[in-house]
Amino acid sequence: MARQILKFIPVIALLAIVPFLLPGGRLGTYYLTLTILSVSYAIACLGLTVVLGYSGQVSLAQAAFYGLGSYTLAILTVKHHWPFWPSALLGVIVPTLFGLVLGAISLRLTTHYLALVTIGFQVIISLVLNNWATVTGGADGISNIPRPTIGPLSFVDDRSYYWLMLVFLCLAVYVVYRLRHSRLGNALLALREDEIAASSAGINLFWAKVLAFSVSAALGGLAGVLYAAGALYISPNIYIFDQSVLFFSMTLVGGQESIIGTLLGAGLLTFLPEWLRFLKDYYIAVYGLLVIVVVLFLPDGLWGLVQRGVRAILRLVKKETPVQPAAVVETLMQRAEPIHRPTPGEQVLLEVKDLHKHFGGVKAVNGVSFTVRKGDVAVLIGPNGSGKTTVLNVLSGIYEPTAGEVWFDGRNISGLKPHVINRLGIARTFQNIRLFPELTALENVIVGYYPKGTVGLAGTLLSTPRGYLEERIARERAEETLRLLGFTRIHEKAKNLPYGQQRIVEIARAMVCEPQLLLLDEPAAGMNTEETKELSHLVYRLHELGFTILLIEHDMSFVSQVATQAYVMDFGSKIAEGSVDEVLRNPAVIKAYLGDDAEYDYA
Ligand SMILES: Nc1ncnc2c1ncn2[C@@H]1O[C@H](COP(=O)(O)OP(=O)(O)OP(=O)(O)O)[C@@H](O)[C@H]1O
Repeated sequence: MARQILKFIPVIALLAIVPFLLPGGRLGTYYLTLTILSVSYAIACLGLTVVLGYSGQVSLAQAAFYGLGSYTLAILTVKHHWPFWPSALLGVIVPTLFGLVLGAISLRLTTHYLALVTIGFQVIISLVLNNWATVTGGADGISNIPRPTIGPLSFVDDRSYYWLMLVFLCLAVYVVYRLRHSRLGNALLALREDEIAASSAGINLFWAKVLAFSVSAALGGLAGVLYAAGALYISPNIYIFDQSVLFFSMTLVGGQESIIGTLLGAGLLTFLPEWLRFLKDYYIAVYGLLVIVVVLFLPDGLWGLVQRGVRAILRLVKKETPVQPAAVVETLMQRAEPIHRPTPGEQVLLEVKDLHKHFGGVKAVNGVSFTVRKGDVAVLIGPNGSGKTTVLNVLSGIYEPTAGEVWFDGRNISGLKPHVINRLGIARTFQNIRLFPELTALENVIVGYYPKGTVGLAGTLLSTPRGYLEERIARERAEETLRLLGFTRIHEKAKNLPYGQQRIVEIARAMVCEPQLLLLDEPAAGMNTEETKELSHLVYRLHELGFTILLIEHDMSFVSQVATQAYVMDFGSKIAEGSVDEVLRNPAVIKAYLGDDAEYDYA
């Protein structure tokens, strides 16, 4: 970690010597004022890195948090004569509280709906700042905002105030960096990539969104506090929607997911208008065009472009040979030792009682009951549309049952949220693989270990030894699990993996927490014969390792190799149960699959 942080030192060192590089006289003073402005912008944009870059939530209200920070400081220090530091602290707390509320609201909203709500919030704050004149000073704003001192240290002149701001910039960088490299950061990325998969992996979406919005708002508030004391005067026309769009653009242009990119974007878009002034009336158009070009053609921003360029040059210099396929490791499936599959006991782990799930008039599941015993590999089979996936979605909490109950390990889990069900010991994979595509295979599996962690935001930011220990254990467990499955491309992004390998990563993500029950939805779908054979060996070995499994599968040779118990569904109802051999010879099942008078050949 310390080594990772070292990479920010050149940037900070460069920023620290800026006052010495500026010309003297009024021009120098002007540029120093702009630099102070750009540092406050950078801190506000780091907040957007968290909410937009990490958690993928669109927020167009950063200027509102910026304003809440500025006005809290200004009102308390100027109108109520509070000392600077307690006022500044409240200047961070007040926007954080608003961020908590906005995060809570965002649970039910995504994309443009969420963007609209944040715009609404921004507009309300602008109106309040303008119209609540008795408190905010209205359009006249508030002047004579003090700058701080700490004992004998005074930060009243521009230069020393700039250095003080740099200290806070370092703090903001640390907070965002630490968050990104913690289990909470992984949870935010998972949320960004796929909310359903994230909650099924044990992540509480509500808290993840609240966390993202409140950290973002806190940084916005801090930036506003620093801006107000830097500018000495504030008025409502600074904290308008346009400013939120500017923060948004800065973050996107630099690289929304990168700290250095965000700093770059904030700096560049603060100074660019100045550098383009020679274009006179056209400068705004050119400025806007540049922003549009970067946003359209550089999805990972300017910093992403720089990184790609550096990597290309390094490859040329080193004359790197193409990456060799990873060494073949012994896989679970290839081990030669004899297999002893456990015989299922009598203990019922899962009991589904008269389950119904209706979508309007569609009775997708219509009174299904079955049990899975500890040590079973139970399989749900049935023709397309017979309701199998719906059953799994109810079991894992994605759907609430219309009627009926689901009991797991002696507890009624009907209607519980996916992350709660995951934490109780049920993990799953999806019919259409739902990995987090922009995360590496290893990171995907680390997300699966999230429920085992205990360290929250405070522990993460304070860098407690427990936090580091948990992060190390999660990584080791994820590596071990992937190794166990014979998977070697652990640092490859999930989206770049072949289909069969993605399936293995998804299974690893589900099993890393050692759930009591593993739900696999058509694990062999889309796999070729060889991959399907390997997969059936894998399920076989998972069973040997003690996992209880409930799977849906169409491939009957697969099913007959692995299953200890089978349930057959048709038109939302259970039509048969027993061993695979028994159910496949059942006339009702044959009829369901092939119609009357047909004989089903499952070999
Ligand atoms: N969210 C939904 N809204 C409306 N109808 C749904 C929904 N999900 C499933 N259904 C309907 O419920 C029925 C059962 O679907 P389900 O996906 O559970 O079947 P399945 O047995 O898993 O099929 P397959 O083997 O093709 O995956 C289908 O008619 C389907 O169209």
